[in-house]
Amino acid sequence: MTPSSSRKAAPELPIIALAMGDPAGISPELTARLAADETVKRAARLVIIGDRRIFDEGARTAGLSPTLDAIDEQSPLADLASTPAFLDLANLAPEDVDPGEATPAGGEFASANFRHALALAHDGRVDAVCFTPFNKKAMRYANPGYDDEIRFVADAIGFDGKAREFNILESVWNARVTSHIPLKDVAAALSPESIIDELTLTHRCLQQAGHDRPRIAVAGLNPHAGDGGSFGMEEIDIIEPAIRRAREQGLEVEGPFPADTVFLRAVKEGFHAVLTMYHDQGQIAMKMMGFDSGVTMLGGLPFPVCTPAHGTAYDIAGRGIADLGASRQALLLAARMADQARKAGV
Ligand SMILES: NC(=O)C1=CN([C@@H]2O[C@H](COP(=O)(O)OP(=O)(O)OC[C@H]3O[C@@H](n4cnc5c(N)ncnc54)[C@H](O)[C@@H]3O)[C@@H](O)[C@H]2O)C=CC1
Ligand SMILES: NCC(=O)COP(=O)(O)O
Repeated sequence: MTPSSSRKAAPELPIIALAMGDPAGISPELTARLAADETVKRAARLVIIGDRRIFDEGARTAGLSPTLDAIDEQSPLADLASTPAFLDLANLAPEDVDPGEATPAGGEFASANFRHALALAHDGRVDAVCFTPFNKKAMRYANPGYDDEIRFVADAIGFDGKAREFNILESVWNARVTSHIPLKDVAAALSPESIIDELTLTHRCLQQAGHDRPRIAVAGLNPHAGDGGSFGMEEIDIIEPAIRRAREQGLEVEGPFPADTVFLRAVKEGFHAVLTMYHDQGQIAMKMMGFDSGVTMLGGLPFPVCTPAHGTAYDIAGRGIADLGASRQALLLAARMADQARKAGV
């Protein structure tokens, strides 16, 4: 099947594969809302990947009936119109969804859609990938040993470089040295090298997003950034040496600053990103500042991969009240990054 010939092709817009996420929460509703969103249509051409019946359930929940062009594996994606295209994998029946429950079937559905989207990007048929939220428990049922999306992507496309989650607001980015590990393991995972690696990757990703001279603020680990060694030595032994070495390499980096005020300083002083030492050190601040617009971007991969920073929201599944803001921002960021990559000839 080819896209409807009555609709105009939009070759200047990036093509984004949108993988449907966990079916038991708000992902079907968000996917339908994205397909109907005029701002998204002006920024990107969507290839939605999932099950059409689950999508239709999401559209019903949202009270929408977005127009879609049905496509198949052979459809030439370069010819897509601005009307979203739907690639139906027919991989989950609505009666097999348990709303509000993490299940193996839900994890398999989300994994298959994501794997498909990644393959399209890996083959150069789409410019970027987005997904509506996954549930990590369901993903783990379907993929034993699953850590997070970074590991999943690396395995799916055979990527062995350095990649990491970034949490992104219009005002500031958050990068982290450690991510999905137990809090008790954080201090042991910090080293000058691991911090310099993250600073280098953050600098590169900020440049790819259009910030020519990125400035990065670094958080300490301990209360008051250790207060001169009174509450821990990681700042003196590990973080400060890393910052010194990063500066010698030409990066604009400052800190370590106390984690409880580093975001206030970053926004006030125009830093482009804050590097935190662990997940919640940054996520609490970011979600307080902009829960309805926060994006998680998997940076360092060969193509942009973005998703809202919020999760599957099982508690409001099927109620039609899911806020689209963060998912819309995820799409718009992926489109901007794909545009930048095109301009840079990547
Ligand atoms: N993009 C993704 O794939 C993400 C997935 N997750 C996963 O989601 C699952 C659930 O995570 P939680 O920590 O419970 O956080 P959550 O973000 O799903 O829910 C936290 C609270 O925010 C509300 N909420 C979230 N998104 C909303 C929206 N768009 N509109 C209105 N209210 C919204 C929920 O109803 C809930 O009260 C976990 O398995 C987690 O790993 C978490 C973050 C990102
Ligand atoms: N699925 C993406 C995801 O869970 C990212 O969440 P976070 O670990 O950045 O909070």
